[in-house]
Amino acid sequence: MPDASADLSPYDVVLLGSFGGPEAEDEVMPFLRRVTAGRNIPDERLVAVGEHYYARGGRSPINDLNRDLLARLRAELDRRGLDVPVVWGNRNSEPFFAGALHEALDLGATRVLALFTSAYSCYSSCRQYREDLAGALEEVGPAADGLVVDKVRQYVTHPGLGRAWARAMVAALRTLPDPGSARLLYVTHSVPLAMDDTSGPGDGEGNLYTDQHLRLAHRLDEVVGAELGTTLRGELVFCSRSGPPSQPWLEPDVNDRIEELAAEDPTAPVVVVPIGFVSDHMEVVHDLDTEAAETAERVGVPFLRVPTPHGDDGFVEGLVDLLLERAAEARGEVVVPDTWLPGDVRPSVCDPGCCPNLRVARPALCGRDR
Ligand SMILES: CC1=C(CCC(=O)O)c2cc3nc(cc4[nH]c(cc5[nH]c(cc1n2)c(C)c5CCC(=O)O)c(CCC(=O)O)c4C)C(CCC(=O)O)=C3C
Ligand SMILES: [Fe+2]
Repeated sequence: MPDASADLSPYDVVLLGSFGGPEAEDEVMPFLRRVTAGRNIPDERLVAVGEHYYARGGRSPINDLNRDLLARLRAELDRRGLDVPVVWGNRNSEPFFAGALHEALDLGATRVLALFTSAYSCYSSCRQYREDLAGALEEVGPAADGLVVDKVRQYVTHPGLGRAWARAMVAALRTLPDPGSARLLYVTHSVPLAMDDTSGPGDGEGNLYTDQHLRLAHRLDEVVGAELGTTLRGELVFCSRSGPPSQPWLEPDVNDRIEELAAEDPTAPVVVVPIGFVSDHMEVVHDLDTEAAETAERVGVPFLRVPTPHGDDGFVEGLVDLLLERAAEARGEVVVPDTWLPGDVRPSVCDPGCCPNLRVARPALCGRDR
């Protein structure tokens, strides 16, 4: 049933933007070199991460997951009578952002609305996407003159995401004989401390990346605990640390924490909730389902990993709600952002200097400082 109030104008094309990943063995090293160019990542780390990909025939799950997300977004847009085309582009692998912008222009785009598969605020999760979009627009050249690209706000606070996590947690915890005995580890991607310290509006507050995760984690404790009739108190831990050993990154590592918890009580199950990720890409299937699961097995503690929101229809509905919210804002309507968490909701037009690039100044789209 088409929703009469559904209107994505002034946007004429939606761009699903993601990280990208290799799909064949010979794409692994070029992908890794692209991701780490100029970022001072030791060669040993690249070789080790390459092995995670080769163990799966050189194919990351991420692109197939995004093809699926694209189809599910299409179906949800159609259900609401929204016929706007959706194109897909990645930062680090085919189809690249520039190709997606070409495709949008061929479809007659004048104003594109970007939606990233990354819900949080920090340089890696937000500004780097905006910079790469600016680079892609530059690459397209004069054909893109006058093309406007906006983005949806970082959506960690949106109920579509939060409720999907809550549903998945309730279902997973109900499989345990005593859900209240679970040791909950909310997991996200580690980043350099300097990146977390500078994440946020750029007024010196910082630490928005960890703060957003902690707020979601506390809310999930409450909502899921209430649903199950128990008290939950999870903690935030990190995976996928990269960079040289001399550079401090967010800790504790999920594996170290599993070892400590097993030493405290080997009978209490460890339940891993990868709130930093919306789908089961390499960090989830390797760093958690393989590595962290092996750590748990080695120290003899029961291990459960909660599914990511990707497969949850409410999550996809929430993404379409976010597109509609952004379109209403662009039309100048008064918009009250739908939020599930106390505290700050990020603006859809980023602040000057927010989540800064600490290496080189690069132009970025979707911000007030464009
Ligand atoms: C915050 C964050 C997210 C979440 C936000 C988002 O989703 O964007 C994320 C996602 C992802 N990261 C991914 C892959 C990689 N990340 C790397 C390296 C790094 N990630 C960083 C941060 C993040 N990364 C950082 C600070 C580095 C160090 C280099 C640098 O400063 O930029 C490296 C290099 C090797 C290594 O050292 O691990 C790889 C291969 C994939 C694809 C997985 C697949 O193939 O399925 C995805 C979704
Ligand atoms: Fe990463």
